[in-house]
Amino acid sequence: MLETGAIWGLTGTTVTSFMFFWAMYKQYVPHHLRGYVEKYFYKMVGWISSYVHIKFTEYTEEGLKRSQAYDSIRNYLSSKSTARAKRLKANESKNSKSLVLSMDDHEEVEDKFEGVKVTWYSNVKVTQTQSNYGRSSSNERRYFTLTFHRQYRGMIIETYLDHVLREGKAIGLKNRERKLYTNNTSQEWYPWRAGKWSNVPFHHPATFETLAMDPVKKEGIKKDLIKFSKGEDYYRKVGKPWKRGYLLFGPPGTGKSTMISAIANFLDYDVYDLELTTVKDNSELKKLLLDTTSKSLIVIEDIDCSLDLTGQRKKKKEEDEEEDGEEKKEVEKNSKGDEKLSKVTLSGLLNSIDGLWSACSGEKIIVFTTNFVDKLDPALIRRGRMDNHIEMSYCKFEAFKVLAKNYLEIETHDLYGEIERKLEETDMSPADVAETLMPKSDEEDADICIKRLVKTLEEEKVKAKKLAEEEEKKKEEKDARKKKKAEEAEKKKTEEEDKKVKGTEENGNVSQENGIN
Ligand SMILES: Nc1ncnc2c1ncn2[C@@H]1O[C@H](COP(=O)(O)OP(=O)(O)OP(=O)(O)O)[C@@H](O)[C@H]1O
Ligand SMILES: [Mg+2]
Repeated sequence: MLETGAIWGLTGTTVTSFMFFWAMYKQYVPHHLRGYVEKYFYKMVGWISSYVHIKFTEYTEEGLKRSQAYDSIRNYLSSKSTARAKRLKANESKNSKSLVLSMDDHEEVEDKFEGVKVTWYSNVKVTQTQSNYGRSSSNERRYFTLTFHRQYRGMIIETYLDHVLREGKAIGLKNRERKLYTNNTSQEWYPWRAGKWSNVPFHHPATFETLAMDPVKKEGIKKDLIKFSKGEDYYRKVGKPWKRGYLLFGPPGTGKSTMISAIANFLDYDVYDLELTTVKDNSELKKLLLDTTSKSLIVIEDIDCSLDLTGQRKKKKEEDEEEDGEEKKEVEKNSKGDEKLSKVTLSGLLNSIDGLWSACSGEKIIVFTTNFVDKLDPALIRRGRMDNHIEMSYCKFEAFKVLAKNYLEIETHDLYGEIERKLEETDMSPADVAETLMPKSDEEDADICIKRLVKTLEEEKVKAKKLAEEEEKKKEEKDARKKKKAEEAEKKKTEEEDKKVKGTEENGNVSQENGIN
């Protein structure tokens, strides 16, 4: 079938003649000869027309893979055609969060770029295929044709197409349904199996508005993220890969995982949750990281637990705890357990991050979380790898106000003053505060929940005091044990020295006596 775009640019009189020939062509030229006729027709149009046509097919040359350029063009044209085209097509795409509107088949839409007019046509080619059982089936192949005057050839090919593909990709990213990826074990990597990552739609409701933390710190993080996401040109200018590392540390239940979801929602990113313990070795880790897409958060939670990344620090710790036989045994037991699961090493992880930083383009944020920041090797968290260190702390008054607003929809209460004082005296995680504030039945109102929090804070204070006393007692006992051990060692040393002195004296006396005799 002749494409509509091919005849664009012919004058009015030729169109009338063309209609006549077209009717004749359809009536008299047999199907099997049309291929030849069309071939020479296109050649002829090429000689007389001053227009250039470029074809973009839906599937790549190999025929199996969807063309990314086609999808980007479709996205780009959807933004133009919803306003201008008369016939649209609504597609429900697996990867898109809403309906995608695009130009219907055989529609055309005009676009203007730097004062130059171009026209896009959407075409479909139907081919009949005969199956082995004699049944015929039709196969539809879609493509876009871009038509423009040949005097703009250079500008269109060099600048306009780049603009269309970039814009279309950005629209696609904005409309896509975001995913939460988890890594598969290497046995599942083969093409006919699951691939390196499995995914589910990402719908976590956490946002920066619902995140309870110091508002000044929160604003700082938001500004940092905005600056990063808009910084493509800046990063290119300073010669740095467009990546950023975040280290989130703090006690359990202070909102580290919640913060990750809030960041992903804020920036509209996918999340790659990397479970290091299922990664067999360093090379597998590198492959996994390189197989992540742009606009994504790569998360390694509880990095201190995932691997034995403490390196030399462990040796030092062992020296310190030499007298604490039980603890040492425990450390050894844990590290042996990890070795069995994964052979990823600290240097392997560092190399993978640096490889990721340098090898692939596009904006990416890598996030580590840990409960014990001083357990981590400084090389892992140095600036340049982990650029932003964020401490998630116990719930203070400002954070409490956010939780009270979220959970109870109140902004003030008579007991706020008392709660502020108590939160300063007690370490309670936002997770615990949130759980205490949450109404447990329809009868429970804000007043009941706030009073429950005051009571819980009092109980926590008593508990913390008792715990501190016990710790103090344990420390005193440990110090006394250490002191006793040191005294015994000193005593033993003195005794040995005395013995030595005595021995030399006796030897001296004997030799003196021998000398006299
Ligand atoms: N800062 C916070 N703001 C709002 N909600 C929070 C905050 N911290 C904790 N929560 C609530 O507590 C729950 C547990 O928090 P989260 O999983 O984020 O803690 P975490 O710091 O990742 O803990 P862990 O170290 O144990 O992984 C969350 O589902 C959330 O409802
Ligand atoms: Mg967590």
